[in-house]
This record gives sequence, C-alpha cells and structure tokens, in this order.
Amino acid sequence: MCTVKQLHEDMLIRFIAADADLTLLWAAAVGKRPGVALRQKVVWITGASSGIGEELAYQLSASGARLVLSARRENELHRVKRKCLELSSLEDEDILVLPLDLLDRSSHREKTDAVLQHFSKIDVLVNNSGRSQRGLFLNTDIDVYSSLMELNYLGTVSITQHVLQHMIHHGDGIIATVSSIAGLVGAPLSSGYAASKHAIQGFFNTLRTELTDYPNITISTICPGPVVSQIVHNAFSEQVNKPLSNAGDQYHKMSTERCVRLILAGLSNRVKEMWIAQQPFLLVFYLWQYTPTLAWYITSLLGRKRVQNFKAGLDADTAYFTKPKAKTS
Ligand SMILES: NC(=O)c1ccc[n+]([C@@H]2O[C@H](COP(=O)([O-])OP(=O)(O)OC[C@H]3O[C@@H](n4cnc5c(N)ncnc54)[C@H](O)[C@@H]3O)[C@@H](O)[C@H]2O)c1
Repeated sequence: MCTVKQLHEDMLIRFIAADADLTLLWAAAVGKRPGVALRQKVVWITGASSGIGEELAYQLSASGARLVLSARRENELHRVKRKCLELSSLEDEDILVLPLDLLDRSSHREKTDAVLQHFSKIDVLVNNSGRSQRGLFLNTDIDVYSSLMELNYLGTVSITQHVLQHMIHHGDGIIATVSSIAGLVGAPLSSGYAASKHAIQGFFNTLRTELTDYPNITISTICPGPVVSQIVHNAFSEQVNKPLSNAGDQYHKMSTERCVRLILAGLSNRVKEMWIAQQPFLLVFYLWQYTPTLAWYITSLLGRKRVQNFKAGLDADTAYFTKPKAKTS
C-alpha cells in the first residue's frame, strides 16, 4: 500500500525529472503519435539548416511528413534533405529545398506561392529561424536591437501573414513558432533577444484570439530552455557584424533530439504553448507564471552572477553550473 509520504516523494521525483510542462508531457505520453497525426502533412520548416530546425526535418521525415526546408544556405539544405531521404521512405519530390532569407520580406509571397505550386497546400508552418544575443545593453549598438526585431519578430510575422491567408482559405492548419524561455522570462545579456521573443509571444497570443472563427487553425508557441544547437555560436554580440568571442560549452543543455521529440508530440496534439526545458529551467517557467516575486528574486541572483561572469570573459551559460574557470586564450 502506497503511503501519502511515498506519493509525495514520487510526485517530487517526477517533477525533478520532468522536462516539459504537464500538458505537453501528457500529450507525449498518451496523445496522438506523430507517425499518425503528421503523416503525409506538408510541413514548412524555416531555419532547417542547423540545430532544432535540422532535427525537426529528420524526425518529421521519419514520421512520414512531406517537407519544405528553408534557410539561407542552399547547400546545407540539400545535405539535410539527403539525410531525410535516408531516414525515411519519402521520395525526392516529397522534400522541397526552398532557400529563404527571412529578412527579405519582399520575397515571402513568392516563396509561399512556390510551396503551394509544389504541394498545393501547407498544413504546418514551423517558424524556427532565429538568432540570439550575448551582450550588455549599455555596450550594445542599437542596430543589434533592430536586427533582432527584424529577424525574430518581423520576418516571422511576415511569412506567417502569407501562409495564414492560405490556411484560412483551406480552413485548417498549424502555425507553430519557436519562441524561447526568453519569450516569457527576462534573460540577462539577451535584452534584445528577450524583447523580440516577448514580441512574438504577444503577437501570437493575440492572433490566436482573432482566429476563433477558425477552430481548425492552431497557433502554437514553443518555448525551449537551453538546447544543443548553433544558437550561441551564431548569436549577435555588441555589434551587428562582430562574431561572439566565447560560444561556450553545451554539455548542460537538453539534447536537440529530445527537444524535437517533445515538439512533435505538441504539434501532433495541437498544444498551444509548450514549455520545454530540463531542470532548473523548467522550474523557472513555473515560478514566473505562479510566483513572480520569488521569480524576480531568483532571476536577480542568477542574473548578477551571469553578468559578472560575462564581464570577466567567462562562458555566461556554463558558469551557472560549474566553478568558473578563467578563459585560457
Ligand atoms: N538552442 C537553444 O538553446 C534555443 C532555446 C530557445 C529558443 N531557441 C530558438 O530556436 C530556434 C532555432 O535555433 P537553434 O537553437 O536551432 O539555432 P541555430 O543557430 O542552430 O539555427 C538557427 C537557424 O535559423 C536560420 N537563420 C538565421 N538567420 C536567418 C535568416 N535571415 N533567414 C533564414 N534563416 C535564418 C539559420 O540558418 C539556422 O538554420 C530559434 O528561433 C531560437 O531562438 C533556441
């Protein structure tokens, strides 16, 4: 017989081991499977050349979804396509490589038309392209803030507008956008990135309320914590064209494979907001949602340490978890 104490301990262990919000974990455990819900669907992934977008392409193709792969580097997209074909029973024409610069908003109508010409429909758009930021506000050019808004916010909104028109006509579809924990929570050294992701959250939360006459169109925001990818390597520094000097270690981050498995569970079950993070980051989501005062206190402590580490030239991310070592080079 299970005692109340054992039950509490069991719940605590499950919460510590959890890496997504309860709705998403529920969907992953007992919901529709991607191989059923997404099979033969046409899924357009932006930012498919690396990180989360690349892994989305692999897992979606293995689930039988037909794909549009977009990013700026065509050769990288062809590499991803070749691997998708190896992993699946898809044919060459089931995967369209469509180079796209999200910043070139004047091309978005033409790109959407190209997808429709090839597949006649778009079932799912995954707005995944994005760049992050490392830098203190007072040392950062305003151009960096403008670039972050242009890419993460306006580029995403623009492509969404074109695809949504088609989905309204069709009466069905999913627009899923990879936001971030920084879309809900303040993230020191990433004020412009957090602002762009907060903008995304506000935009899509409002758009969802404008689409209540279209119950089969789902607006989904995906909020990951740290995940293995090229995101820090590609992040903006204090100046638009200056690469980041210390991209850091990724050992403490969630695997790309696990993050994408959860995203697919969310898409298959049309989950509207997904929180995906290992502890202690998952706890941060809950604290910000339910106990903001405590969240402010903890974020200030962590933020202070993060800023101090960054100023000392240390890796801002891993310094949370390790005794910081001075940079060797
Ligand atoms: N990795 C993380 O820790 C993490 C956490 C939270 C949210 N995210 C979000 O996940 C998404 C994917 O990032 P990632 O972690 O895989 O990083 P990544 O750098 O590996 O991939 C980013 C992708 O976006 C593409 N991209 C960049 N600029 C573009 C442009 N102008 N036009 C078209 N495509 C462009 C890149 O080519 C690449 O394919 C981003 O929106 C990011 O903000 C990542």
